[in-house]
Amino acid sequence: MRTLASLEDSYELCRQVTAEYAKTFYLGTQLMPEAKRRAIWAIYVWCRRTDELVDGPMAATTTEETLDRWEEHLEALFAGHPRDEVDVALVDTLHRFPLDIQPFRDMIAGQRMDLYRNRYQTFEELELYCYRVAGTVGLMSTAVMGVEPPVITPWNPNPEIMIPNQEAIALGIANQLTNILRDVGEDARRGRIYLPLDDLALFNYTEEDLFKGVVDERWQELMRFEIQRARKFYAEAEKGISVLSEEIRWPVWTALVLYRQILDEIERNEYDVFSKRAYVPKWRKMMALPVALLRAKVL
Ligand SMILES: CC(C)=CCC/C(C)=C/CC/C(C)=C/CC/C(C)=C/[C@@H]1[C@@H](COP(=O)(O)OP(=O)(O)O)[C@]1(C)CC/C=C(\C)CC/C=C(\C)CCC=C(C)C
Ligand SMILES: [Mn+2]
Repeated sequence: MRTLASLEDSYELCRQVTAEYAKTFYLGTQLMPEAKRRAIWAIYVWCRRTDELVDGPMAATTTEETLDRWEEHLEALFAGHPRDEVDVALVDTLHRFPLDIQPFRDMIAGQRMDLYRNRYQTFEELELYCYRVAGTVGLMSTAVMGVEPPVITPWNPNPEIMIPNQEAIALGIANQLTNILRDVGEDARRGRIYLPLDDLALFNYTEEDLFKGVVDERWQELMRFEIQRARKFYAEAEKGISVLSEEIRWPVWTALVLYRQILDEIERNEYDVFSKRAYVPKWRKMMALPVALLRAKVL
C-alpha cells in the first residue's frame, strides 16, 4: 500500500489547517506541550472536516448517506486504518491518548441535526445539539490534555482521579452558544434560527422580527437572557479547569477567556448582531493572556 504521508508531514498539515482556520484555538495549543498540541491539531482537523460536511462549501451535496460514509471512515480510523494524509496523524493520536469513539459519533449526530433541522422549540433541544457539535470537542480535548495527578496521603492512599467531563462539555456548550449568538444574522440569512422559539415568545419577539433584524427593547432583553445563560456554562467550565494538568490550564483558560470575550463585544454592540459581527480586537485578546495565566497559576 502506498504511504499516504509521513507522520511528521501529517501533523504539519494538521498544524497548518489549525493555524489557518482557528486562530484562537491555535494560540491556545501553542502554550501546550508538543505531544498534546499535535494531538489537538489532529482532532481539530477531524472536527473541521466533520463540520464542513454540513457547514462548508460542499454542504449542498451532503446527504444522510454522506454522513453514513463519514461514520464508516471514522470506524476505519479507530481500527487503525488511515485513508488520507491527515488521517495518519489522527490514527497516531488515537494510539497515544485514551480517546473514545462515542464523542466523535455524537458530533456526526449533531451534524445530522443540521441536515434536517433549522428550528429549536426548547432550550433542552438546543442543548442536545450544542452537546453534540461542541460538548463532544470538550470530551475529546480533555482525553488528550489529562488531569493533575491527585495528592496521595497516608489517610487517602488511593485518591479518586476526577475527570472533569461535565465541565469540559460545559465549555463546549458555552462556546457553541456564543457562536450561535454571534451568528444570529448570518444563520437567519440561511433560514436557520438556533435560538429556542420558546425564548423568542417569552419576550414577544417573533421569527419575522428576527428575519427583519429588528433590534428593540424586546430583542435586547432576549439577548441579555441568552448571554446570561451562556455565561453560566462558562462558570460551570471554570470549575473543571483547576484539575487539569498544570501546563494545560493556561491554554484552556486562554481559549475560555478569548471565546467569552465575544459576549462582551455583543454587549458593546448593544446586541445588534444583524449589522455588526461581534469581533474581539487583537489588543483585547492580548490583554486576556496574562489574565488567563494568572487564573491558571493561582486558581
Ligand atoms: C485549546 C483547545 C484544547 C481547543 C480545542 C480545539 C478543538 C479540537 C476545536 C474543534 C473545533 C471544531 C472545528 C469543532 C467542529 C464543530 C464546531 C465548528 C464547533 C464549534 C466551534 C467553533 O469553531 P469556530 O470558532 O471555528 O467556528 P466559526 O467557524 O468561527 O463559526 C465550536 C464553537 C465548538 C468549540 C468547542 C471547543 C473548542 C471545546 C472546548 C473545550 C475544551 C478545550 C475542554 C476544556 C476542559 C475543561 C475541563 C473546561
Ligand atoms: Mn457548523
